[in-house]
Amino acid sequence: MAELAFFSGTMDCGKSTLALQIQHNRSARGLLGLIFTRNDRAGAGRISSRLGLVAEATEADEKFDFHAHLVRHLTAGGRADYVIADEAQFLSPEQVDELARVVDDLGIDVYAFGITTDFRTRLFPGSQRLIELADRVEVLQVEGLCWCGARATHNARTVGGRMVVEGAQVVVGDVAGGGQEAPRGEVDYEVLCRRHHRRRLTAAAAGAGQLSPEVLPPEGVPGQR
Ligand SMILES: Nc1ncnc2c1ncn2[C@@H]1O[C@H](COP(=O)(O)OP(=O)(O)O)[C@@H](O)[C@H]1O
Ligand SMILES: Cc1cn([C@H]2C[C@H](O)[C@@H](COP(=O)(O)O)O2)c(=O)[nH]c1=O
Repeated sequence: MAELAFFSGTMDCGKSTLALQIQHNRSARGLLGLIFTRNDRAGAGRISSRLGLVAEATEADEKFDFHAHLVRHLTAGGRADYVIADEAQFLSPEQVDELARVVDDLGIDVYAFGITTDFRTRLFPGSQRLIELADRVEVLQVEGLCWCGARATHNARTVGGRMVVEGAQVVVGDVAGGGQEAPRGEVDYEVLCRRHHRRRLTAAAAGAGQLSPEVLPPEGVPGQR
């Protein structure tokens, strides 16, 4: 039976890499997938992994109707064995409903990939709907790490190097190099453990350029960090 699977995690935990691996393994076995994305850092109509892999994809903007697109594709004699939707956090709840219809009405597997929460720790509407509807929600196994060594569970946004908790929900960007000074006004992201996200303590703010043995173990000394 076809399924709607949501692969989620923080930024930089390997979601796009996994999406491209799934695509590679399936196409190597003669299966044909349709790949969609929205607002990838590499530009419109692209799905890119920090490991260097890039593939073409259909840009699913806010007006895009997944179900209608698939119906048109199949009616025109096209084939679709599965669907990949990267950056799925940016989809509207209605578009996630359309993906569920692709699974249920057309019998096509849908694999969606996206971050769960934004820089304020709030669910993205698309991710919320995916969590509500998915047959399977998988948290990626390659754990990103906070500068303290604990598992990174949250995404922080920095502007000019300082962590912010107000602003537009969507600002396309990348994770910055560990602790380097950012140009004024530049938006970057950093993954943190919840404790340091709550305290707005990024690597730069903590003076921890990179993970060092002194900050391990992840639990640290209670009350100290
Ligand atoms: N130079 C590198 N060598 C090995 N692994 C890397 C390198 N750069 C990035 N990665 C891996 O790629 C992951 C990010 O993959 P990516 O698919 O771009 O993440 P996401 O889509 O979740 O933001 C990192 O967590 C890391 O494991
Ligand atoms: C936390 C957060 C992230 N974004 C943007 C930044 C990136 O363009 C993507 C996530 O991409 P990745 O492949 O998972 O690294 O989302 C945003 O717009 N708003 C946020 O709060």
